[in-house]
Amino acid sequence: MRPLPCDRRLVGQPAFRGGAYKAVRKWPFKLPGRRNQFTVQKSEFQTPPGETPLPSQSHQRTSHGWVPSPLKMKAAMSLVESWGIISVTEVLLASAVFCLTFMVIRSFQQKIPKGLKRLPGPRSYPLIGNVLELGRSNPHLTLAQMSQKYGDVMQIRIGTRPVLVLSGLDTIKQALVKQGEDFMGRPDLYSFRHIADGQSLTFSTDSGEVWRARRKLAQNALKAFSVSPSPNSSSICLLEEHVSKEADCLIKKFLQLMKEEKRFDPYRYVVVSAANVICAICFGKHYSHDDKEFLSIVNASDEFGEVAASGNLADFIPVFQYLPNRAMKKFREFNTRFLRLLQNMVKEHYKSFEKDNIRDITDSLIEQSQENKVEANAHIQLPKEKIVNLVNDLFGAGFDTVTTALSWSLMYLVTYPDIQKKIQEELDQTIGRERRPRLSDRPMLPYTEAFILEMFRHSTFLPFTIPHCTTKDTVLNGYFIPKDLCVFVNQWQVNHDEKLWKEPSTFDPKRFLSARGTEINKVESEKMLVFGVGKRKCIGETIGRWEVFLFLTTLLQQLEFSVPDGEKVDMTPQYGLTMKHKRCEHFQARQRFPVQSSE
Ligand code: HEM
Repeated sequence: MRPLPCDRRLVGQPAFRGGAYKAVRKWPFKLPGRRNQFTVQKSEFQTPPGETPLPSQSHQRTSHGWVPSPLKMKAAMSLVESWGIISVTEVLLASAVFCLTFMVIRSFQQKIPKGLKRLPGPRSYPLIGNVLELGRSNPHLTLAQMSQKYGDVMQIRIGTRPVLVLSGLDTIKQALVKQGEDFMGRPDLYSFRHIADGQSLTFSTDSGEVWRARRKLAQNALKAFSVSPSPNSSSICLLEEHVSKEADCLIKKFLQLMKEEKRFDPYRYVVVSAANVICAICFGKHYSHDDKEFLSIVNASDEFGEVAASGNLADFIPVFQYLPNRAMKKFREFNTRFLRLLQNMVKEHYKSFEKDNIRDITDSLIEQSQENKVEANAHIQLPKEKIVNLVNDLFGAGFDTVTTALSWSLMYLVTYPDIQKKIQEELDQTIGRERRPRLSDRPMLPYTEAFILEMFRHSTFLPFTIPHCTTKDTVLNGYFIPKDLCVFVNQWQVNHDEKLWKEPSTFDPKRFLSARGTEINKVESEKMLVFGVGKRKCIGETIGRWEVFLFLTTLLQQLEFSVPDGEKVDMTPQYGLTMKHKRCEHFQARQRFPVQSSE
């Protein structure tokens, strides 16, 4: 900050002394044609240690607190004038312009209908809004803190865009479930326009009839290819078959890495396994852990998450859309490459499509589109290119989330070895060593289930849902909320709310168990928010939960994970659409016993 010019005579003047304030003499310097002056830095007008700042006689009390009295102000103004820097007329003119601008801005502000309240929130700066307070590293924490001051419904500004921030489980359920239609839109964000050519089920602004029909198609296809019985194995459904196969490959890979390198970075391999499950469901395809093209797509998804996170400035300050933006360029390249890969795969499916042999989700979508099977919306067509976009949505949403859940689980397991041991004891007692875990084992493994719930709650690696948008003018908790307002739903705040959870920062799976510890406490588990709620709720929730359960139980039945003695893993989350932990390259796995599969 530049030092304030200050006449020697001002020091000691009551208007500047302000009672307990004192000015400190600094170096002298000369302004051309003016008297000797010396500078006083703003920060030097401090209350001397131990003293409370007191209003002096030179101040008077107003609705804005203590301000210099008009007489003293006049004296100070004439001094300012005597420096020849600005005249009183100029000061008055500047004040008039300021007041006029302020009044014009106020007149553009939304009129609030009678009886309703204006949204509360922090003051924001022109152009940048509240970006400085929010920061880029932990906006979910800052907003959780702000909600303590402004409440569950508040408005901030990111750049030039006003954003409604929702916190508190009851308020979020009221908005997204009870008033679901009003809050189900997606905002028109610059980065979202680049996903799937703006045709994404998840990110496009469409929330009308076409979106509803496509969501139904995707749900039908997911159900068919996760729950339907597996024709070739004893698994109860195709999902179980695919996950068991992938988990076995992962175990082999970890053991091979232990033999060759004595340590490994689990994320690098978990991501391929999770991507392979969704690939099998979508295209009936499997890739090896070393397939270069597959790896490049899978790894580029991290950058997707970073840009798609609500921190992309171009989404909120339009001028950034026209400036060079490296992250955005990579994001666009990734989307184009990903879409091209999917287009090729869908083309292959069209070539070999047989009505009587539906092999995977892509086939199911082709069949549904040809037969117009979306009952309630039979008139809505699903052309070929839209099928690619739907597969894109399922593939993208389906592997990054599951990978992140699994890698956080492994981090918690090595950080809390006692918890890992307890899960393994439960697995040994319930399943034993002779067979693989199955989905039907879930009710018999309450501690394992409680661990997964606590991993979701404690990490809340999706701190916000995907941004929503209001579809019409509405009212929430007595506040007027205009149409087309971007909405952030703070899931992290709910999962760490002291009103809902005892010691929320402690990692303790037992909080999700009934008093006897023999089953999951339903009331507690329903408070946890990680898949969103209401009309935009995740359509892969069942698949996601099942995958995490099957991967973890299969891995933990056979392997014990650790890090070398004395080493700790870094659990600091790195902000993104899905928050990741720092990669850890010194994981170790020890085989507990060889499983003789009876299947
Ligand atoms: C642990 C795993 C998962 C988590 C934590 C998760 C979480 C979420 C969240 C928070 C949303 C946004 C909800 C909102 O905007 O209000 C979402 C949307 C979505 N998820 Fe998931 N998800 C997971 C797995 C999956 C899987 C496996 C699939 C598909 C195979 C999937 C497909 C989708 C789709 C298509 C949407 C967009 C729905 C819409 O906009 O209408 N998710 N998910």
